[in-house]
Amino acid sequence: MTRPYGDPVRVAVIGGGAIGASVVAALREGRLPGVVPVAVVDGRSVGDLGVPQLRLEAALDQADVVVECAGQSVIAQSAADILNRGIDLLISSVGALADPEVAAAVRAAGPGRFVLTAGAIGGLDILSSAAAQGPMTRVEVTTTKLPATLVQPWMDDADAERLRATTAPVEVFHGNAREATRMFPRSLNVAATLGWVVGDFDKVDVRLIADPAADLTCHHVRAEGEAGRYSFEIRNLPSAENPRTSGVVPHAVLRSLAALVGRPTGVV
Ligand SMILES: NC(=O)C1=CN([C@@H]2O[C@H](COP(=O)(O)OP(=O)(O)OC[C@H]3O[C@@H](n4cnc5c(N)ncnc54)[C@H](O)[C@@H]3O)[C@@H](O)[C@H]2O)C=CC1
Ligand SMILES: O=C([O-])CC(=O)C(=O)O
Repeated sequence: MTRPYGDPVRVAVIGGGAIGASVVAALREGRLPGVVPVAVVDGRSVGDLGVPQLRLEAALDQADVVVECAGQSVIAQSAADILNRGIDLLISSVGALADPEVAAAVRAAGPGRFVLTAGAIGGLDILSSAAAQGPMTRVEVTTTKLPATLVQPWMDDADAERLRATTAPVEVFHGNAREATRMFPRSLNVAATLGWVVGDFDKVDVRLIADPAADLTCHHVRAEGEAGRYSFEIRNLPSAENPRTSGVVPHAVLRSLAALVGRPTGVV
């Protein structure tokens, strides 16, 4: 839906953490003219972000668009309801869509529209175009992050401590994007985004490396298909607020939001 200028677009942000707080601050500063933050929704008290913190229901009453930057459970539990209310939804926790039931519910919902942010990675435009030309025969991503950011609740204490204390790079996961984003739900949404773009979560081969020297988070993507051969290495500075997340992600979210509200900037 393209909204005329002068008609403010009201945005509720779910998740007032590293991404969400930054998005709210940028919107309050007028980064996207005519797009105003009206509420933040979070399971914990997020302090004063300059917009009211509301429960989801109350926030939806006021919003034209919801920006999700909280976690996969929000998409699983609330995305369809949001879309069924005619509210557009920008998804950061893309890994939720690797669950076929969640993906089906989201696809079936509306009239609100959903879009995914490219988040921490790029090159998705060409990969999407390439996959449309013909099947991809190889899609791989190797993600390298600081070890402590990869500790998961399902790890036992000894494994978690070993991971935190590693002094050399160590592979902590190798498998497909569906498993990757289930096991590392706050660290490998990018793998799911690749799966979504090429139309097959199981085709994306994911390696996750814990490297104590990874001052920059690295996502090295390689893909091949009828359309050509692609390789890009993205190295992002981790967010100071949450080093699991790349610092660039709020800016990617804002870029996606501009496109969603019909005000794309530059390259689309
Ligand atoms: N697509 C991408 O490239 C990326 C996606 N992400 C996704 O964005 C999410 C947020 O990232 P950050 O802001 O760095 O995390 P964060 O941990 O700094 O903030 C998340 C906030 O969401 C809140 N929250 C969590 N579950 C909630 C729920 N069910 N309802 C309401 N609030 C809830 C938390 O209390 C927290 O304040 C990640 O968990 C991940 O799923 C993160 C980085 C990159
Ligand atoms: O921010 C990043 O580099 C990637 C990330 O956490 C995710 O995909 O969930």
